[in-house]
Amino acid sequence: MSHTPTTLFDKVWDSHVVRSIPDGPDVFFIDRHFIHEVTSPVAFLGLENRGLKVMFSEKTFATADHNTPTINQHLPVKDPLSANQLKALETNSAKYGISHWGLGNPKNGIVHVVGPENGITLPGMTIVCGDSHTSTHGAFGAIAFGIGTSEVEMVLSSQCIMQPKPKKMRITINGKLGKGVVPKDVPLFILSQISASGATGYFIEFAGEVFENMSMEGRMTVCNLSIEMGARGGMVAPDETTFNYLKGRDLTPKGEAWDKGLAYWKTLKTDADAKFDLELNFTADQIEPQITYGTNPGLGTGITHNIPLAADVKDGEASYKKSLAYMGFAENEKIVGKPVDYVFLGSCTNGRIEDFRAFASIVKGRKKADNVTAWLVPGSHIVEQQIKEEGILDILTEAGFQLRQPGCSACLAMNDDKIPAGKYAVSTSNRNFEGRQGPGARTMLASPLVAAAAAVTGVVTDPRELMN
Ligand SMILES: CC(C)[C@H](C(=O)O)[C@@H](O)C(=O)O
Ligand code: SF4
Repeated sequence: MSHTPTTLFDKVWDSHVVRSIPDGPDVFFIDRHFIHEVTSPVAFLGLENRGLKVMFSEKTFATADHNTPTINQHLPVKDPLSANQLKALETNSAKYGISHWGLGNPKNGIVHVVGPENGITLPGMTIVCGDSHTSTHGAFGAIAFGIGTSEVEMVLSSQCIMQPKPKKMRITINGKLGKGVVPKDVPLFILSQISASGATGYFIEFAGEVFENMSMEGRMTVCNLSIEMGARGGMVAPDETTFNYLKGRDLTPKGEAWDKGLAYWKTLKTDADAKFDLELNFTADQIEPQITYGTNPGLGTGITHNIPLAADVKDGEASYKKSLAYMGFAENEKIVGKPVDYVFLGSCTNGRIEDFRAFASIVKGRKKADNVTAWLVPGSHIVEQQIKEEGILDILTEAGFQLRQPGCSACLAMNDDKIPAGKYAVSTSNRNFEGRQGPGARTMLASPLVAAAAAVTGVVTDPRELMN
């Protein structure tokens, strides 16, 4: 029998279909379910109202991240709404026997940071969470995507959801990234080329030398931002880099189970000649350090460029003008040299150890600019620990920076870390929407290197100028 070439995505998807409904969605089995305090309380309430149980409590993992403060985490949470949400997560987890990493737990941190770093996320799995950036876990060759609260309830009670199969897109980038160009610049570049809706309806596979040569942290940054392209998610085929990252982590399989897993994971790649609904190709030398100037992640450009004219962007003229007005920017202005008030290093996009290493590589031997307030927020306690052990904290302290405690922090205005109205933030997070970092706050998304360059100069600066 001849074998039809299939994609990585099809292999993982097809092996999880419990039942196909003709002309309808697939009933789809979920291997791992993450929950946090924002989108789970109502789902648990739904279970309660219907008298349902949690089907496989060992497949769901809870962590507190969005509403958590990033200083004085040992004190009671002041904001009553946040305190309630956090309490509900704790109570519901205890009631249904779900693993819960709450505030103060050494494994606590942002859901998309702690899942992979503890070995919960594995290749070939289906992974969901009531959170759009669940796409991050695709870095391991998993199908991972965000779901709504009613689906959270469905997964809790049946370990399945109903999903129509998305179309498949492959984005291939060959070549070698240039000086000062880091993983974050790659998805920001793709976004600037295809716009924030360019991958709507698709699931993306990222392929080619740039992704093959990337660390797991880098691949997570890329897959994290796939959702900002409009995609359902993004994935990278697992390889030696993936296996080396996973080996020996707390919850990864051990002994014979590891060998068995590994043998399976090695089959998870797209066959030669497999067909995608859409293929896009770029080369690494097209990508320079990126920065956004507008109010969606597709409105970005190489840092040495000027802000484009309305005629040169895919967004309609009216929405583009509104976006620039919110930012206090004008067409054709230079971006380099724009004043910066806040710098945020953190989030599930760039709150991992490599991001802190990159930031420290620029600030080492320099001083924080006086006009800049910097919030440096590790994605988890494990990252925080690494920052200390590797001597990065000393470099940061020497340069006048402080380290905060893990959480989503200024990525979104759901906790105390809000950027004041009208202020400019260079942020390593993933969304620059109006009000995202606080009412009236103005966000420029960029890499940890660009954030560091802004933090020490007080203005938007090309990090390559500060590198040897
Ligand atoms: C609060 C949560 C539902 C939300 C998401 O879905 O992504 C948040 O994490 C975000 O980044 O906007
Ligand atoms: S860090 Fe930001 S993007 Fe990530 S889960 Fe938290 S709020 Fe969402």
